[in-house]
Amino acid sequence: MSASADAQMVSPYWQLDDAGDLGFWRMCRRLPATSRVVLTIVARAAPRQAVTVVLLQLVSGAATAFGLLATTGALERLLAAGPTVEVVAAALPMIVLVAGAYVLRGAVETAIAAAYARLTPAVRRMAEGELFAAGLRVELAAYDDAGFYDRMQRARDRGLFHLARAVDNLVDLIGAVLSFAAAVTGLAVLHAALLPVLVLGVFPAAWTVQRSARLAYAHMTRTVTLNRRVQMITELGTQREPAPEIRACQAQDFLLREYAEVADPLRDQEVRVQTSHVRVGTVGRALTGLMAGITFTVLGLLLQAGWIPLAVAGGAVIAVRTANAALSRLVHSAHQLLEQGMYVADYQEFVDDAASRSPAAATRPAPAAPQVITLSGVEFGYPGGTGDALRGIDLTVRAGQTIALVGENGSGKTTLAKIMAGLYEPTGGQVNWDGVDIRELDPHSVGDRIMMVLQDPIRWPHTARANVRAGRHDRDDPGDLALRAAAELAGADTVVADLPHGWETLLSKYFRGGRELSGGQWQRLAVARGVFRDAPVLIWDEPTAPLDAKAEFAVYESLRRLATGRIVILITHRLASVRNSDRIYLLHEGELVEQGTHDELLARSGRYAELYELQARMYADELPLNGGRARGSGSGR
Ligand SMILES: Nc1ncnc2c1ncn2[C@@H]1O[C@H](COP(=O)(O)OP(=O)(O)OP(=O)(O)O)[C@@H](O)[C@H]1O
Repeated sequence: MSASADAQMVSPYWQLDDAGDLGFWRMCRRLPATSRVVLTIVARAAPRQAVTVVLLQLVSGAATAFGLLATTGALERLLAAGPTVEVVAAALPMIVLVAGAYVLRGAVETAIAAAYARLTPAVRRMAEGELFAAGLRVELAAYDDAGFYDRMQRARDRGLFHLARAVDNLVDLIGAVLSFAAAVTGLAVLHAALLPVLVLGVFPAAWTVQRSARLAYAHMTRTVTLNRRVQMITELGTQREPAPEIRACQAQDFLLREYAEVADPLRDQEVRVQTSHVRVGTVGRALTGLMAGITFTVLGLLLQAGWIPLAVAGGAVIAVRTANAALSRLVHSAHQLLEQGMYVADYQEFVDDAASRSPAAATRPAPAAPQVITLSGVEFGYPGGTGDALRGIDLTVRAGQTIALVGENGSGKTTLAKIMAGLYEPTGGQVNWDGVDIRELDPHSVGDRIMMVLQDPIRWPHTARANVRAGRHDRDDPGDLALRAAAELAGADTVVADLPHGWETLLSKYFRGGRELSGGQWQRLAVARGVFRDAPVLIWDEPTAPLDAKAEFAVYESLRRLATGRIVILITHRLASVRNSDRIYLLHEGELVEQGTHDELLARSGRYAELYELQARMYADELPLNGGRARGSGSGR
């Protein structure tokens, strides 16, 4: 295996926290805690079905023990001396009981399967819904915490899948324990001296299953990272979004090489573990044969010594076989459960973490239309970030005003806008809405007052209508009047007019008949979505970057009309678009370094003036692309 593949095996986030070898005693110690976690989830998702399954398994265990004793009774009578007809007649009631026990067990197994058929889907549905809701309800800052994000990915990618399998194994484990207990009880009732015979008989099966399960577990912990990496690479190579860039960069061979680097060691590991399984199986079968010989010898000696009658020896053989099968199931499902338990723990850990990250519940509603937003001494640092994204921000904006946030990439504009919208809580200072600290306001009502169009809006894989209505999905809009007005303001009406099914056209190529839009067309829908939301605080973060000049002009015209009576916060790099703003704030490395009207800032000849003049020169044909030549200069032609 190459050194880099080795490094991948121990590095990234999806590595299991609790990997390692799983010996018999370690397994026994950890099993109760793991079972409890799974049982708690099952009990919440489908309590009735869970109780039914356990009760039915108890009945099945009792039927097994009863069948064993009845079989021994029937053998006793059948082996008694006397005329055949009389012997059979004497044994008949016991034979009927044996048949009854088997029929009962069969019926109970069917009932278990029926109850079980509802159990796993119910657990999966509940767990998936819970995970989804937990992810949606946490505050935005949680998504900037790598630990939280990793936990969420692990819970989603592996936790849910393994939870369903853990339920399977838990049910199987309980069934196996009861079946084993039934065989042991039956044997003890027949003759206590037979219990050591049972130990002899089940030892090889127990050893084989335990060894195999250990191998499988060690393999799983060793390859979990590689598997995850293979999955990521194959996703990259088979999805739509990366396809153009992979081809444009001719990165196919690079991806294939990356794939081989992880897939080859994975294959080698699998070959190694399968070979080990074959070895263990061979030893196990040899041991089984040996122990079967010893068991029969011991039974023969007990018979010879007159300690047990022949019928009891026959019953003992059946009991040993039953116990054998039960023990194999038990060890196998216990191991599987422990393996899956770790993934289930990932799931549970995420759900608990998410619950502690929900926004604090404040009951005071935000003002219906805030008249003034004030920031004083606002500081903010991203979790795990290297420094403060914002420092000492003081700013005031009133209803009816448009302010512009400008500055270089990474200067803090988007962060500041999100803080004003209550999406992030400042780490220092205060944000007030109409004089009230935003932390005292109900976060849901704060969100309700905001309409935000972001730089990189969601492309909802839904209809055009849903893409716009998602701005306020529960808005009553008879006759689609608001929908059409929003589309018109955003220039999205012409986009929709060209779609084959108009507003009902599905906008996702992942589905049959779906359509794709250009970047600018998607953006127009996003602007329409923002307008449809219709809220008193507008935050527009580079809404026009992918738009053509005509569409951009139209959107700014619309924005001007929308601004009346609202608070408007505009973020853009195109300084020509902010000239008419009531106030312009220039951010630099997280601080407000200049503010004023366009004319005031130009007169100051500071950073703003410098940036503005640079852009103006580009439009005046002094573009770096043509070597900075002014119009008409120096071509010599
Ligand atoms: N989610 C995040 N986690 C950590 N740091 C972040 C995160 N988002 C932004 N930052 C950092 O915070 C700083 C401000 O980022 P922000 O997105 O607010 O800048 P911006 O002025 O809007 O930039 P741009 O003009 O490129 O959109 C940057 O240094 C950036 O690297």
